Amino acid sequence: MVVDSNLTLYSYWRSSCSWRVRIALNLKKIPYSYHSVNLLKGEHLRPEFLSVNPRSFLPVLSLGGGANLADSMAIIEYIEEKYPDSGIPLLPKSPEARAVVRSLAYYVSSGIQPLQNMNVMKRVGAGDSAKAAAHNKHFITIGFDALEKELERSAGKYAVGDELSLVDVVIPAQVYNAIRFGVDMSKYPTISRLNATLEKIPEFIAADAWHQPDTPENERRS
Ligand SMILES: O=C(O)/C=C\C(=O)CC(=O)CC(=O)O
Repeated sequence: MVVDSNLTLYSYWRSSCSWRVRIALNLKKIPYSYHSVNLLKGEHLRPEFLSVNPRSFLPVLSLGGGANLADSMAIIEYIEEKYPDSGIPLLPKSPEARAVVRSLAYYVSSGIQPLQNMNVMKRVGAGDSAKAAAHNKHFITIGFDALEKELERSAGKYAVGDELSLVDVVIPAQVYNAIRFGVDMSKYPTISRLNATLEKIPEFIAADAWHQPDTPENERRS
């Protein structure tokens, strides 16, 4: 199935929520245009972007014609519902299996990532970047302690069994942030093993932080 879409993704190379949407779009084989919003330059707080998303957060998926979706998990579930036959399914079929996948994926997207988001970091650190980084390390560690135990039980080749799912979509960016903020990843062999598998998959590589149009030159990978 070839999807003809008119989608624009407002994104920033290492925004973890943008990263997960990029993975999902690639796995679903949905083409999109990339509109970069530089968080470090505060472009998300400028009127041009606030008129697109009053929440000021990335990502936003613009559907064309003025409709903008502004929550990464809602965007991914929209793509899944809109294009069920394109690419791979991101949710399993049975309601029980779907709930398992959602509960693990939402644990990362709602239970870990928001606690270490840039706005929280700024408020907690109040100008002290080491303090902000320690805050992030603390909450990602607590989150990963539990996630590791859950994934020990659920994982096969991928996070839940042997098929890729929404859980795999949310893992790479959270691991990136864990490493960025000094979390000891040796405590998490299952998360690390899954991430090592995922980072070799072409759709994940094309979505990762190091291969985006706005990735800084010194961060780019071939
Ligand atoms: O330092 C920067 O480059 C600015 C922003 C980010 O990385 C994104 C975040 O902090 C939140 C997140 O994606 O989890």
